Amino acid sequence: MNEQLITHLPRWLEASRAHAHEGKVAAYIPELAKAPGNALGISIMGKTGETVAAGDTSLMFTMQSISKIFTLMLALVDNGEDGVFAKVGMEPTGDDFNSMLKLELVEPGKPFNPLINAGAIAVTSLIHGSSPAEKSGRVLRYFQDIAGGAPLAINEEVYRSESATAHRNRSLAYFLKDNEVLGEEIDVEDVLSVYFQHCSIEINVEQLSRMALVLAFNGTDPITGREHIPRRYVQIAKTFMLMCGMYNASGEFAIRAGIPAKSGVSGGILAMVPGIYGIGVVGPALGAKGNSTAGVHLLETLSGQLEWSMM
Ligand SMILES: NC(=O)CC[C@H](N)C(=O)O
Repeated sequence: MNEQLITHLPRWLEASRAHAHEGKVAAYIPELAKAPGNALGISIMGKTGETVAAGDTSLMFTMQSISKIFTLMLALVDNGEDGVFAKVGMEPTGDDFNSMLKLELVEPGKPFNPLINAGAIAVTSLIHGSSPAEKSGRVLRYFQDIAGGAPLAINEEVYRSESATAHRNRSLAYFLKDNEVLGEEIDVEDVLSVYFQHCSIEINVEQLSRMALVLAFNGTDPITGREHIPRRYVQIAKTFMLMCGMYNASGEFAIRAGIPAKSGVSGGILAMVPGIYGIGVVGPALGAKGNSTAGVHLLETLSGQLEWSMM
């Protein structure tokens, strides 16, 4: 583990924590509003499992949009590239993550990419299983294996809270149905329940850094040597992360930090230094574009200090 990182991480983290007050905890899912706005935690894991961590590392949070990366890879395993990209595009939008704006623009109903909500809902509909419960079970086990094997669980309060208030996501999903991106055989509410459940999988920064480590090593967990995800699918996921992992702030993050990352509205960020580190961050206060203000500041600081940019 890098000496500079071990020495300075606690200080860098506290300096970044000062940026939490620039953001606000998400409240459109009422249950998320209970998270501590001033929290900031990070775990950075190297290839033998050595970890350096700082801040609020025991805070549990839901994966929210971070889950979209892993459901994309599971859908790719289930359907192949042609099957997935028949339903969802490969382009960033520059719009908010829950925007409807471009859904009608190019190919009606086909979401621009799998990381905006409409695209992620389309991807979730492709996950194999004979019932919503079986699909959610497969997703949970997949995430759990990649996170190192310890049991993960769905936060039922967050799931119910999102499901009860998801008017926007419901309207996106019915629009997809109307345009046959969700096919005849697909029940919209079933797809939404699987989607809300994978968004509600609860995790901590250490588990998140292990998931990121598997991506940093192209789908094979360097600690166990076990291949979890085909390399090609990790390549696709990392490319999307770089292009649109931080919503419509992805360009700015690519310029400032230059590493693949995916954020969620709970304030979590999964990031990686390819071939070196898996990183999990949480800082529930979000900026205007839906990313953790303190978390982004910390990743940009680390990238600047340690020259992590891939560019
Ligand atoms: N940006 C996010 O993290 C969004 C995920 C959230 N579950 C939603 O669909 O609104």
